[in-house]
Amino acid sequence: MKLQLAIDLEDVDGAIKLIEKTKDSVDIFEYGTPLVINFGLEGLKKVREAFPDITLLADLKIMDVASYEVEQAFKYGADITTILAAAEDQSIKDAVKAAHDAGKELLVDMIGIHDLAKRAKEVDAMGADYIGTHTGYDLQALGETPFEAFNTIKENVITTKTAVAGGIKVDTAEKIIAAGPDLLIVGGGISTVDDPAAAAKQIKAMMPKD
Ligand SMILES: O=C(CO)[C@H](O)[C@H](O)COP(=O)(O)O
Repeated sequence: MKLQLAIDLEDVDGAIKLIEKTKDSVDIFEYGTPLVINFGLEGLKKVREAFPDITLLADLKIMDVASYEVEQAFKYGADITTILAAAEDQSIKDAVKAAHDAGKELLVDMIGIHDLAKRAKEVDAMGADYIGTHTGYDLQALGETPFEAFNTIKENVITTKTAVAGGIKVDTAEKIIAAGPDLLIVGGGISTVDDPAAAAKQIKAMMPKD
């Protein structure tokens, strides 16, 4: 099981400082969608230049023009990028091909999907590396969590690795780790606490080794 730190609420220098603090416990660093919007792929490039050896996911949440956007993420330094499960099947298939042609990986984000079982089965047949359960900030604000959705998605996926995100914190990590995701994504639960290094270390210590 891998730990991904989603960096959403920082500027590029803040992201670099957060990576520096947490890199002993984190497997994958996410250059989050707000950073993509605020600082573009040039910001991603700066993070890559600062840390040539980390695994970096660019959370582009692609919806269309899939091959091109996937290629751009990799050109600017990502190892993994994301497309929405709500995109057309053709876009997801194009994104998978573009990622694998580049020797990189793709995560399909299930945010906003209501028939989770049906779409999980469909996405599972498209060859992506990860399928991500995701309760976004706007539903977290209404008290929603990703736990139940994760179980539904996991039950309907055979070959694709599973990821889960959405408000996971030190005190809720154990419950979701027990459900067995391949990739646990934590943002604010690490980045907004007083001691991000300690939070990352605590969560990593709860996880089974790969
Ligand atoms: O993609 C995202 C928001 O759309 C976040 O990166 C993801 O939800 C993880 O962050 P948090 O743990 O703070 O919810």
